[in-house]
Order: sequence, then C-alpha cells, then structure tokens
Amino acid sequence: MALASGVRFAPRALLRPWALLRGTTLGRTEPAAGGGGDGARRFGSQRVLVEPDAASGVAVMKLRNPSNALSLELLTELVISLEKLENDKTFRGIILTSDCPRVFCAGLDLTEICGRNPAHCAEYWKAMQELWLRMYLSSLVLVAAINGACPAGGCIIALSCDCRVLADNPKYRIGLNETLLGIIAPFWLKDTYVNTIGHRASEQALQLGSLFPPAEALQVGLVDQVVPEDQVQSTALSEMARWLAVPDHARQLTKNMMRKATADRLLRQRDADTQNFVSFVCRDSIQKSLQAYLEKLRQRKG
Ligand SMILES: CC/C=C\C/C=C\C/C=C\C/C=C/C(=O)SCCNC(=O)CCNC(=O)[C@H](O)C(C)(C)COP(=O)(O)OP(=O)(O)OC[C@H]1O[C@@H](n2cnc3c(N)ncnc32)[C@H](O)[C@@H]1OP(=O)(O)O
Repeated sequence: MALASGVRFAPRALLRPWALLRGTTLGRTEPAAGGGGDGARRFGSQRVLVEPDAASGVAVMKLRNPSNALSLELLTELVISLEKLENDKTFRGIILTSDCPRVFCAGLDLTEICGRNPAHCAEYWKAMQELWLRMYLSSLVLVAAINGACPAGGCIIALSCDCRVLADNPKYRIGLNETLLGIIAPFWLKDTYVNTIGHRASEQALQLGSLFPPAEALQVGLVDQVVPEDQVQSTALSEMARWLAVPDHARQLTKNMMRKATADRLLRQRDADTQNFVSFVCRDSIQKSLQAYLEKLRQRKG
C-alpha cells in the first residue's frame, strides 16, 4: 500500500487492512439505490459507504460509525476508500458526508486512547496522521458536506477538505474544542487551523476551545457556505462543479504549493509527534480526565 508519508509508517492495521474488514463488504460493489446504470455501482465497508458516479467523476463518501467517532477501524476504512478512488482515474472529486443523524463526526474515538497501552495509542495516532496526510494532500477535490456536529477530530476531517458546506442548525457546531477536554491540538492541526482562519482567530479559538455555531463558523471563515439542512448535498455538488471547472493539473499543483509545507512539517517529525501524543495521553491525569469526559457523555445520553 502506497503511503502518503513514504516508508516509515507501518501500523499493523494498515499493513493488514483486510484483516480488520473481514465480514464487511469492502471491495464488493452493488447497485446504488435507484441506480443500476453505468457508474451507479456503490462500494464500501462496514463504516464507509461510497456512492460513485462515474459520469460526473464524483463519489459521495458516507461515514456510518456510531457518532462517527474515529475508531481505528473507521480511520483504516477511510484511508482504503480514499486510496481506491485516488487510484481510479475516473474520479476527480469526493463529497464527504455523514450517514449518522445529527453528527458529522464526533472526533477521536476516546475509547481508543482511554485505558489502552502505549503501543495501541501509538498505532492509533499514526493512523490519524495518515488519514490527515492523505486527505490534506489528496489530488482529488474534497468537499465536506457537514450535516451534523463537527467537534475536534471531526473538524480535522473537515479542515483537510478543500471546501466546507455546513447545515444551518445551531446544534451543528464546529471547531477544535480540545482544551476543554484538557488535551492539546498537535502542531499540524494548529497549522491547518491557522491556514484556514488566520493566526489571531486560531489563537483565540484554540485556547478557548470554541465550538462555532453555523453563522459564526461562516463569519470566521471556518466554513464556506451555511445552507438549510435539506440543501447541504445539492450545495456541495454545486461547489464541486465550481472546483472541477478548473483544469486538474493547475488546481492540483496549486493545492500542493499551498499545503506542502504544512504537511512536510509533520512528515519531518512524525515519530516525535507520535511519541509526544503517547506520553501525553498516557499520563495518569489525562487518563483520568478522559475517563471522566467519556462517563459524562454516556450519562448525558441516559
Ligand atoms: C502531540 C500532541 C500531544 C497531545 C495531543 C493530545 C490529543 C490529541 C488532540 C487533538 C486531536 C483531536 C481530539 C479529539 O477529537 S477528542 C474528541 C472530541 N469530541 C468531542 O468532544 C465530542 C463528544 N461527543 C459529543 O459531544 C456528542 O456525542 C455529539 C455532539 C458528537 C453527538 O451527540 P448525540 O447526542 O447525538 O450523541 P451522544 O448520545 O452524546 O453519543 C452517542 C454515543 O457515542 C459516544 N461518543 C460520542 N462521542 C464520542 C467520542 N469522541 N469518542 C467515543 N465515544 C463517543 C457516546 O459516549 C455514546 O456512546 P454510548 O452511550 O455507548 O452509545
């Protein structure tokens, strides 16, 4: 499997991705609902459904994990689906959206870093880095159709796209709220925030752990459009058409020019970033606060 980073990254899950997917439908194709013609074959896995439209060169990728928390399996399946589309010259763009009601993506799956050993936390963080690198540097146009809450790691996914369309629902807040959980956004995530909304706005939002409701997210430049919920998909398609109107080679080289330095910074320090992450999240105090946060989430549900 070609990796965005070159040779150093070899988490077990990605070396044996199919092992994680036993019993799922990844790699199988089936007719899309209401489809059946050329380009209407969908494929996917347990946690990622891909609806490709060969005629337009656009695939819709739907996340369908509980709350779309970024489990190791979800990260792995996302990378595999992305790679599959990247390698198929039919496709020029992906619309990323959620199949879960009210949640686009709940961020890191905290159960992957709570009560786990350092080796597991390292494997998990490498998978997170890998997904971000692949998305951030993707040659395809990525449009996020954000149809639900989008905190922390969910915001990372959205920020790594080229364009963001958010549903106008005050419950669908977006931002990097890590500090409120007692954790810290890594430098590459901070850089992505700064690249998107500027230094001062990032400084404020990161320290305060701000989750922006739609109008504020638009105002600060975190999203590009806010539209009624039933128009998120159609608006994402219109945005996609606008981006695809530009010749691929010129757009791709420009994207690379804008993003390469940020990605290279992580590539240069990937191991150190992993070590920082592991030693930070494995501290007793951080484990305790993550446990308490998870407990609060579970109780809130009941
Ligand atoms: C080198 C750097 C050094 C250190 C770096 C350290 C850390 C890395 C820093 C940054 C990277 C990113 C970090 C993160 O992403 S942390 C996760 C942040 N996410 C959140 O705070 C969101 C929490 N969830 C919610 O607010 C709500 O669930 C949500 C608004 C998304 C949906 O609300 P809804 O009412 O629809 O669902 P719930 O009933 O609340 O939840 C359903 C179910 O899902 C579980 N759940 C939710 N979110 C998570 C999660 N992130 N991880 C694990 N599980 C989650 C929730 O407990 C319920 O479970 P269950 O009761 O079992 O059904």
